[in-house]
Amino acid sequence: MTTNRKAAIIGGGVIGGGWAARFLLSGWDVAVYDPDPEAPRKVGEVLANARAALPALADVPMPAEGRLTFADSVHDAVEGAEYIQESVSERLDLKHRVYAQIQQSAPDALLGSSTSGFKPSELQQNAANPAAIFVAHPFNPVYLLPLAEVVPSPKNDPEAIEKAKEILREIGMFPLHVRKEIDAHIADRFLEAVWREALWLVKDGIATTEEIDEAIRMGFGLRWGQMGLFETYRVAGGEAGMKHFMAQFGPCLQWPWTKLTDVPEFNDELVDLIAGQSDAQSGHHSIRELERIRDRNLIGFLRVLKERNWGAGKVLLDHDERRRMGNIAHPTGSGAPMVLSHQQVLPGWIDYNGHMTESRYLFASSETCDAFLRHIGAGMDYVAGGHSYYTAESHILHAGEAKLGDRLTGSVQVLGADEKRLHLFIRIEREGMLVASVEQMLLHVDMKAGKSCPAASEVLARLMPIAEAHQALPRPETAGRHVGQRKS
Ligand SMILES: NC(=O)C1=CN([C@@H]2O[C@H](COP(=O)(O)OP(=O)(O)OC[C@H]3O[C@@H](n4cnc5c(N)ncnc54)[C@H](O)[C@@H]3O)[C@@H](O)[C@H]2O)C=CC1
Ligand SMILES: C[N+](C)(C)CC(=O)CC(=O)[O-]
Repeated sequence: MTTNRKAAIIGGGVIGGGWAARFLLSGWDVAVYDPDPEAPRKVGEVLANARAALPALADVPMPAEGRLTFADSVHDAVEGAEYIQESVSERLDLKHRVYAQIQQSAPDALLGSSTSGFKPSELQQNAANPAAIFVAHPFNPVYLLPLAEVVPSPKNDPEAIEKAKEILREIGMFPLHVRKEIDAHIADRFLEAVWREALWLVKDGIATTEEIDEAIRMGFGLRWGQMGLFETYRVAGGEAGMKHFMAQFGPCLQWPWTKLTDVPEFNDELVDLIAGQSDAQSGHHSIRELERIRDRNLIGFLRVLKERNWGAGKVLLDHDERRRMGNIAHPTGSGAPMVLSHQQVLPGWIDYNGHMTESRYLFASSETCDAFLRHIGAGMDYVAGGHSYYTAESHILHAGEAKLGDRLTGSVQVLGADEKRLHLFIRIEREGMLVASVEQMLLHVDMKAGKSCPAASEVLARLMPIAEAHQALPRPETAGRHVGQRKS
């Protein structure tokens, strides 16, 4: 039996719940410590949302979910934990007390803090082992948004910080290394400025909370999610780019467009004004409903970005690739069809008939075929050199239904191969039962010339022994079958 890796989450509120969900759905065991008796319910609700959301971003199987426990003490939570994430309320004295408890039991474990604004050197004050404590600032919902700002102080060991970043990547996050510690890191400096201006606009009666949200979500908010600020403004500079943009809009920095660092007085009147408008705007939805709406919208955005290998979508693709590599044992070409892919039927793969939609059978087969091509040395580096295999013909035979959550394996049997042609029989199976087979003829192509040509000798040197070994395998009964009605 293999044991999962363990993460401890100290503080199980909005953010701790999100961390717990991300680690659990990445296959880690998680122990949560939070003295609030409501914490298990709250974490359970965040986890339910995460289970409905995170798998929809994946195109490779999710690992089996880890085990969630609620510990009775900090000591029990952190015992044996490889990674600890503190997510208690944003109070420095509280965080210091919690670190003292954690480091009594686990002085050397990596200890990330979710703090929105404290600098790591502030968090490290009077700690038993300051070098273990760093900032890992996430964004809500932690289980969907990849960013974690990782902020060390000079007291941290760079190697330990690299290890923490690697763990964050393993759970699908994008660790942004903040090189100089600063109050509120990078993103919250920025968000705080926007927040301050928005409070002014409401307080001064210029705009309601709803009007401000429309101004964001109908316009620049959509741009930010895919290009950020500087790339967006570079494009807005027209053909002359950023220099022209700055020449045109630089002077307005001197104009009274912004109240800059002036903060409206934070009093009950302001809180009631903002909260009242926010209730009027969104009070007809519960918070959990709003979370689910937010999550579905984020999944849509993220999937589009993933299709384009852009921004946060690239993080998702890289994460899939890492998992795909981890899933594949090194197959040999001898004796049996080669198992080359493991996939899981994900929510977006289900059609109106309640089972896996037909295009996904071809997708599952094509992932298997790509794995075979990588295996024989015709992967992306080979393609970059101007040669590739193109599919000339495919025949899918549906033999069973695949349902949501099913784990599928894809295997390849080489039916024939020569210098230019590759004839494959791909089986997609669930627990050893055939769900579909796909027979394909591929042609080796010189991509520039747009013509078939012999494959490189090193590719043939890997392919031909497999093809020869597979000649000894029984030919699949349905190989060569065509689509046609049976004569009665
Ligand atoms: N809510 C947000 O949008 C974000 C918050 N953060 C940061 O995450 C941290 C947590 O914030 P939230 O989850 O929003 O707050 P929260 O109020 O939802 O959760 C804080 C939790 O800490 C628990 N707690 C209090 N004392 C504790 C102790 N001694 N030991 C263990 N648990 C204890 C509370 O019972 C509560 O469940 C803060 O540092 C905050 O700045 C970071 C990113 C976004
Ligand atoms: C409002 N906030 C400062 C707690 C926000 C964050 O820290 C990050 C986020 O998720 O917006």
